[in-house]
Amino acid sequence: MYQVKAIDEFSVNEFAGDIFQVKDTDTPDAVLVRSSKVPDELITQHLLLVARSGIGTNTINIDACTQNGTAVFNTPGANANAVKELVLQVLFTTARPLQAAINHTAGLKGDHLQQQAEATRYQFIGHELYGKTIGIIGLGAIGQRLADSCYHLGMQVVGYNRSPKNLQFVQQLETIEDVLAAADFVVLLLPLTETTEGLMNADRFKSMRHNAVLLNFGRGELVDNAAVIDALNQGQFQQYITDFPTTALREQGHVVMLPHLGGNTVEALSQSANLTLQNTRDFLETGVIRASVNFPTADLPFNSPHRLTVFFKSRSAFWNDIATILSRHHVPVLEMISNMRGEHGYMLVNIDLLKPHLTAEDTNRLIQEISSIDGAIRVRILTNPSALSTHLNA
Ligand SMILES: NC(=O)C1=CN([C@@H]2O[C@H](COP(=O)(O)OP(=O)(O)OC[C@H]3O[C@@H](n4cnc5c(N)ncnc54)[C@H](O)[C@@H]3O)[C@@H](O)[C@H]2O)C=CC1
Ligand SMILES: O=C(O)CCC(=O)C(=O)O
Repeated sequence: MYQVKAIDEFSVNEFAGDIFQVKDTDTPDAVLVRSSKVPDELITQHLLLVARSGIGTNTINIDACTQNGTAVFNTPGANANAVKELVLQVLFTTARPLQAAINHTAGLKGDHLQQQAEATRYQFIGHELYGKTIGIIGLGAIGQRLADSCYHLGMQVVGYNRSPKNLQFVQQLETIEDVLAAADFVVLLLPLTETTEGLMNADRFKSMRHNAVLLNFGRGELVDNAAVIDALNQGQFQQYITDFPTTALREQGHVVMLPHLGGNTVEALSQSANLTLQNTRDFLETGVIRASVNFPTADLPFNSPHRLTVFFKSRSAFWNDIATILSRHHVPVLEMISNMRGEHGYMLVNIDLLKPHLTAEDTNRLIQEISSIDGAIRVRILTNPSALSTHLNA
């Protein structure tokens, strides 16, 4: 039974049972995480997978996981609609001073509220989004959905993505500076990586329009906070709205902070958690990889009594070495799939350990021999309970 450690709140117990149990251990087989940092100390030889409920994986040491043969999963697209809707809500709220108007109306005293309201409503004249330009930096799952919605609101939509995308409603510009120069609203929807850290810096703020609003729903570290404060003080742009609060930004004029609300809806949380648990269960039970950030995709029906899974650093004749060992142990290979991602590969090999009557000790020896092949990083042998019982009953 696998040991799963849940960092952050998860309703994992309903999924636990035959395959894994949830346990607070320092040597888990799997870690489930929302936005917290995954401590490097958990990346031990036991750790088969880290499953992130959400898309950003900047709190996980992916390189260490890859070197350790630990698969890392996230949940692409599961919260994209939630973030899109929040960005739209913030855009509308920015255009029309709704909260101030609500507070004002609630504070009106005496009779004739209608007349008082009519007489004071000039204080709350807003703007329309229609005809304004939105600049979206990062045209992934969220950026594309946001672009579609803004286009249908009658906004001009410009954008920038590292690799240009084939999108109907966005005019993709050559550089980030081009987007900044064109947009009334700039929305950051990028992952935090070595390349994107501090992407919005003093130089880039100079390209922004004086009336522009910068919305950061990607990650706090995309923006240089000291530079943002300077730029706002100098009137280089109008307002900074961020989903990632920091002490440096607290009580700064023209800064609005939200408590990381982007994916915080019942629907997004449930979709993300379900996908996280599905990824976990599938990988532990069958070794398949459908969407990982460091392992190649590998899917194969598990219709054999056993399955060998190998994560490896690619080199020529790697499979030959495995085939030689399997053959030496008289283990039949029924089917296999192997895929590459960068310099790493992952293979699923359907085998039958019943034919050569391998004992548990023999099987351990087999795993050890394959693990000692040059390039092998993580070797597992999985047992298929249903195929096994069919086989035994045959
Ligand atoms: N505020 C919140 O609660 C949430 C925040 N996020 C953040 O938003 C980010 C984007 O989320 P999704 O759209 O779902 O992810 P995604 O992976 O679908 O899209 C990211 C896009 O950014 C592009 N990109 C990456 N590096 C780039 C660079 N250096 N320059 C330009 N483009 C670059 C990619 O090509 C991709 O199109 C996440 O990585 C996460 O950090 C995501 C969900 C919720
Ligand atoms: O709300 C969450 O925990 C996840 C949101 C997020 O930042 C992400 O998906 O990257």
